[in-house]
Amino acid sequence: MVKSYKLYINGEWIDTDDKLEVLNKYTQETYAEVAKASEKEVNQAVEAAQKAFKNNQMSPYKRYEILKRVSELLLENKEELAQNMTMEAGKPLKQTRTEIDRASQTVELSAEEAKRVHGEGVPVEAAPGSENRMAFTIKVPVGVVGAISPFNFPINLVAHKIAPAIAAGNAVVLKPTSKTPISALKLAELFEEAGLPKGFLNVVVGSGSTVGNQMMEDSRINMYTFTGSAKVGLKLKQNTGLNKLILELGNNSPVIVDKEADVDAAAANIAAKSFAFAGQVCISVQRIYVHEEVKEEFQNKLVDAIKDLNVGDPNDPDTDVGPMISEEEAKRAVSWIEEAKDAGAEVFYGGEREGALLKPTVMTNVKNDMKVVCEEIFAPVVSMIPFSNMEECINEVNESQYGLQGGIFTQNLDTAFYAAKNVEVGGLMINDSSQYRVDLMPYGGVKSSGWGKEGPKYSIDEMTEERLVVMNLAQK
Ligand SMILES: NC(=O)c1ccc[n+]([C@@H]2O[C@H](COP(=O)([O-])OP(=O)(O)OC[C@H]3O[C@@H](n4cnc5c(N)ncnc54)[C@H](O)[C@@H]3O)[C@@H](O)[C@H]2O)c1
Ligand SMILES: O=C[C@H](O)CS(=O)(=O)O
Repeated sequence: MVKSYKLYINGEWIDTDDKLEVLNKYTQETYAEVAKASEKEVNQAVEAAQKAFKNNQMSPYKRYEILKRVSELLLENKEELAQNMTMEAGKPLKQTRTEIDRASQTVELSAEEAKRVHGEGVPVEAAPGSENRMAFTIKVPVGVVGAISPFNFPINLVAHKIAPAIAAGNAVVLKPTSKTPISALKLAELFEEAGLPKGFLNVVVGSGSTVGNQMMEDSRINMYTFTGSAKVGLKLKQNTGLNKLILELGNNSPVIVDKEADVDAAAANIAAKSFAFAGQVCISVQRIYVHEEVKEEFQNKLVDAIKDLNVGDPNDPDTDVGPMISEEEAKRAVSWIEEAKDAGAEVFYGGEREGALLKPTVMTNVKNDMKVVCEEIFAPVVSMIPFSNMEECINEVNESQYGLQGGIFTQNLDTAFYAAKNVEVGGLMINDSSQYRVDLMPYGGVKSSGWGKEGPKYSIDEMTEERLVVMNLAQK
């Protein structure tokens, strides 16, 4: 039976005539429909957020209590939420269960941080002529936060926007992606159940070109937080004027396997971290730089490890690699592979596609200007690039327009530190691949991977303004 979902505006569930069909990404059958927001509903959502923020400021402890309860509710509803996400995203059940655990952590961390939003003392009295003054800063919420989220982590990346915004005292208008909107609506249900006052969270579903554009143009939104592709991120940057903006964008993550690496560990790790959710993770390994001296050993061990991955039905709890978000996207990835092959690259392993399911694929003989290397493939495809000199290798790594996270496998401390200083990324993992994230850490990229950090503590910094208070005291 096709389930129906409504928009969440000002604490009410709102239906509209226009519906969005949500497909089960594995069977390609419609399994749900969602009310689509028109200009009217987006307007109501922003108005509700603005009113909630102005008229009903919640104490930090109240925010803590609500968020703590949401983190518990996520775990209480884990199985249902995970199964829904597996249907709407095609993400393997093993990974959607983990995502719910992580979302619960994200919200719990935000709850804790709600009690620690504070400024600092500023020693203005140390300036000549200011001896009679004292100063400190306070952190004030920005107001209305406009949040726009992608398809690949339908709950946790939404939690990374809503929970810190609420923790900081803001109100939110969220536009989840049309590909996976139900997880976001289910999360809104949990906020309602936990007692969030009306208007503090509003969820409007619709396309980027309608709802997204309208949000970008609404001057009542004080700050935007966007996660998605660099292409759309750039649009936001160009259209949101002088408003605050956090951009969490794409990557073509590099991992270096040095001649002094533990090759077994590197191969096992990289096999696991390149193909999770069919490579549709913004920090999935895409470019593997392997030292010539260990290249053959690594390549063979990598392929052995890939053969152990279970590919297929995402509902099977043993599946590691399921379908991509759509057949169209899988075809697009294959066209990039074919284009690289035409220019001399080889498929060392994989390459076969069946519908939206693309087998884990390893490319060799690639060149830096091939799309499989220089653009974000966002598919279960990695490219192997040999090197013999670490400095040259890192220069090549840095040729990328992106810089979210990277990794290096080496037992040599000097090499590890050299990489830490020189690889142009927001986060470098040593003896791990690029795909490492726990939700408390600062997370965000450089270059075309965006700006601003997520992770509750860091998002709260971004979602508050620092206000200076100076007291002019009587001379004694
Ligand atoms: N850095 C990170 O933290 C991070 C995390 C997850 C995903 N990503 C990136 O996201 C991308 C994949 O996700 P996607 O395909 O959902 O991204 P996308 O950019 O296509 O869509 C993201 C969101 O933007 C909306 N949107 C589209 N056009 C818009 C417009 N004109 N105005 C306003 N909003 C608009 C979409 O509806 C969706 O909600 C990849 O590039 C991936 O690397 C980055
Ligand atoms: O897709 C990018 C996400 O940020 C992945 S994760 O949250 O880092 O696992």
